[in-house]
Amino acid sequence: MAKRIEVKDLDIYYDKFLAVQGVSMTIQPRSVTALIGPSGCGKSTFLRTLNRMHELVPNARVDGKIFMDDDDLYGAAVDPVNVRRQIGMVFQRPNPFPTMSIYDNVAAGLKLNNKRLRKAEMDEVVERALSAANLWEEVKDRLPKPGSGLSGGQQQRLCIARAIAVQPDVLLMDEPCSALDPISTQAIEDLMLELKEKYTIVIVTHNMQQAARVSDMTGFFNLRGVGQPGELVEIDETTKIFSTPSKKATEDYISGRFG
Ligand SMILES: Nc1ncnc2c1ncn2[C@@H]1O[C@H](COP(=O)(O)OP(=O)(O)OP(=O)(O)O)[C@@H](O)[C@H]1O
Repeated sequence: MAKRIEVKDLDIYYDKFLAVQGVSMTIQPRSVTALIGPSGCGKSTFLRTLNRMHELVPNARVDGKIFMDDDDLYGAAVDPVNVRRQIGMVFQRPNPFPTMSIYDNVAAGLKLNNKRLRKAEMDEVVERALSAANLWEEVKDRLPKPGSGLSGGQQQRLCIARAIAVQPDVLLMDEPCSALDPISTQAIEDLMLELKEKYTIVIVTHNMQQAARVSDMTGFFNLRGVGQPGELVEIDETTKIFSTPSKKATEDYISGRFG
């Protein structure tokens, strides 16, 4: 659990379009790394390369290397489906399976991974995942009800429970709070701080206060220029990025001068 990710010289393409160029970074285990930057600079695209979801877009590909601990995630023998099991993802809009019950939503990941568990074992996994997602108390009396009947914030915690039920090593979150009200946002932020005890967490956020509140490290992405690819300008401790960043572009962005 909680593995380190090492990205080396990563170029990311959509067909012939070079969307992001030359990213190298180390993402530490048991920490939250926030990725910030203006719209279109490639934060989400980069995030999706970390669990090989990027290549689900036809003709999308990467050049470069990504290691999880010592495993080359893009190695020839690696099954991308297995990578996606080890590196879970939570999206901007909560996306529980709408007709499935709350219970089955959490169990779904395990079933998709062909884990055959006895009912009592499955009950235990579901309870553990919902508890870890701070949702158990709110839903324990209505587990057979549809997941779509929950509030937006509860649905997002349900999606987090679904992601962690399979015990991933890394959790990717792409703007997980942007569709949520402030109270639900706070619940998710509190949850991130708890989950980082066990997981490596990478979050894309437009909200700089959120990055400052929840993350240990912050990476600032920017477009190299109009019509140019996105790039990682710098990554450092969050306190440093928001007080004394090394690069002027970062300072301009965090002080609201652009973006
Ligand atoms: N499926 C796709 N096919 C082709 N180009 C894409 C695709 N998805 C994104 N892009 C392009 O890749 C670049 C980076 O987009 P991406 O969504 O990763 O940026 P972002 O920083 O996450 O933006 P935002 O903050 O607005 O979500 C953009 O030029 C975008 O148009």
